[in-house]
Amino acid sequence: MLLSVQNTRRVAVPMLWRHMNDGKQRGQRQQLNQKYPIRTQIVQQSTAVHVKPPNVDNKSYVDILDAEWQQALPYKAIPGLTRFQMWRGFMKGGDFANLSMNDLLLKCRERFGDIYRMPGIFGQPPSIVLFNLTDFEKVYRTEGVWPVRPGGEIILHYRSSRKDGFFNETMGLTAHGEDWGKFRHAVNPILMQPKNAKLYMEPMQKVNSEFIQRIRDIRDPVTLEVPDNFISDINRLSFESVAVVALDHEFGLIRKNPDSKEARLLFDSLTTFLNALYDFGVKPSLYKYIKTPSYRRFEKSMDTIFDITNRYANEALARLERNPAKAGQERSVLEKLLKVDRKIAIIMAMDMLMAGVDTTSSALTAILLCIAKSPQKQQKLREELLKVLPHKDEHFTIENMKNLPYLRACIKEALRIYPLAFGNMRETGADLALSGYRVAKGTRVFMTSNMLLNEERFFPRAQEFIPERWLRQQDEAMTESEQLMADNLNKFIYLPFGFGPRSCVGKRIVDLEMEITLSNVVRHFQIDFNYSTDNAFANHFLNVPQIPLKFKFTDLNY
Ligand code: HEM
Repeated sequence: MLLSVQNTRRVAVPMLWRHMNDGKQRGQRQQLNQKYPIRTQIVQQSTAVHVKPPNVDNKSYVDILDAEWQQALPYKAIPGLTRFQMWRGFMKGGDFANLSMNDLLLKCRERFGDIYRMPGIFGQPPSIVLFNLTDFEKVYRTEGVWPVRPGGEIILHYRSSRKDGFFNETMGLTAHGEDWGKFRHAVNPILMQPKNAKLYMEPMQKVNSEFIQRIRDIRDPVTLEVPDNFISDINRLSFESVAVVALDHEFGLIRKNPDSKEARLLFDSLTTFLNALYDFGVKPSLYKYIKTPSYRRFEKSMDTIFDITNRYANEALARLERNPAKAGQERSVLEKLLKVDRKIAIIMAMDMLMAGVDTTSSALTAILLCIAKSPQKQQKLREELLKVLPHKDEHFTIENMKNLPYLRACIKEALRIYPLAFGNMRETGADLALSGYRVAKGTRVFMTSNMLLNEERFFPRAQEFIPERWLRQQDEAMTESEQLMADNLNKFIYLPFGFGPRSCVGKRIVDLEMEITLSNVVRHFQIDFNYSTDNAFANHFLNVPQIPLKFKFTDLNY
């Protein structure tokens, strides 16, 4: 992806000029430049710019960043909360005490604007919150070959304090620096290669057929609606779909064994783990110094996730060792990982379950809600699917799934309407001028890209589910009033799976899972949702469904 010359000039530079033309600030800047002479740091770090840099007036990207740095205002001039305001705000009765993470970020945006500081307290590092697209772009482009995504410190804390030293050799994909780099290098060829997707095709379709049957089992025979707690079935589908890849095993949680106590325990533990990411990653917490009751709850949930996944991973590995793939037979993902290293295989299975189950459930819920509330789009999708697969029970193959643009557009649009989180985080990989302020290398930044996805200036008719906005034809022959995407929209606004070498390692798996599930449900049923979708998702670190998901599934006869 390349930064367009137009974008650099139109957005970043005017902001800088605005500051430069202010006399007082110009004086401040001159003083600053005397104190900190021209920085060579960015130039020395030019290898950190891992995507092809733009060339504006023959200046390299590094030169541009360096020039911006020299003009920028000091870090301390960034508006934001004081330590006391932050601490007080989260205390009982404080301004932020009962706010979700997104509401906290928005409330501070109203107060301080599109860039602000959040101080670090109780051993947490300070952070900068960004709402500006050109800033996201700079952060990503300079993140380096081992990008640091903060927020997982609590997992690292747990893993490094385990008494059995299980994670001594590697912390898996929660790690940073070289440890992360080596781990990711080992698993990428197995998890990220498109051709390996065919390995999951069959088991995922099997799991999915069970899900279709489960819908028929549990829906009310008269109203054809599924029960309030349908999310638990979606969770089971997500778990099974990730588990067939991560653990090479079908647990039968969808139909054969839906009330498994162990599954319940695992799902509850995953929920506790997710909530902890906000409670310990953003809110002030003393967990680094004392084991608070909420930290103990988190620790217990991590122990549970560890014990269950470790046991199943070991069982799966023993099975594979007893029955290895025969010559010419394609090895499973787990078997391939096992060939690399036994511990990598086990830790990767844990990381996949921790990162892959709730995310997939929220995404599937988002997709079903959007499609159920848009009968015409649903019918259009069905027609596309029926052209490729005229019979309901015909199986998908990599080949026949290639040409389904409307299916992919529906999924993209659903993740725009209901993104999974506020955006993404990084530690800056270089000294950067962000929104005209100096932000030094190694600063923790929140990039709120997903919170901009519902803004009309970027996506006209933003509240409407319009998959067509992602189809290429829409650009052609469209008048301005018909446009569904802002002109020259910066690519860094829509990154549901993150960016660069640190982007989601489960993307191939979840793409396939979402495509198979949506296609299957739409091929078998007319889907309706006869209730309000207001506040459909509760926001912690991740957005999770919070309304009863009483979808109505009517069988289609063709
Ligand atoms: C719709 C579902 C999902 C979404 C939207 C999603 C999104 C993301 C995002 C935004 C990141 C951070 C990327 C970055 O920092 O640039 C991430 C990381 C990650 N995801 Fe996913 N994810 C999904 C499903 C999955 C699944 C099914 C798995 C496992 C099979 C998975 C495994 C991971 C792992 C292990 C990481 C950490 C990667 C690293 O730090 O190297 N995700 N995901």
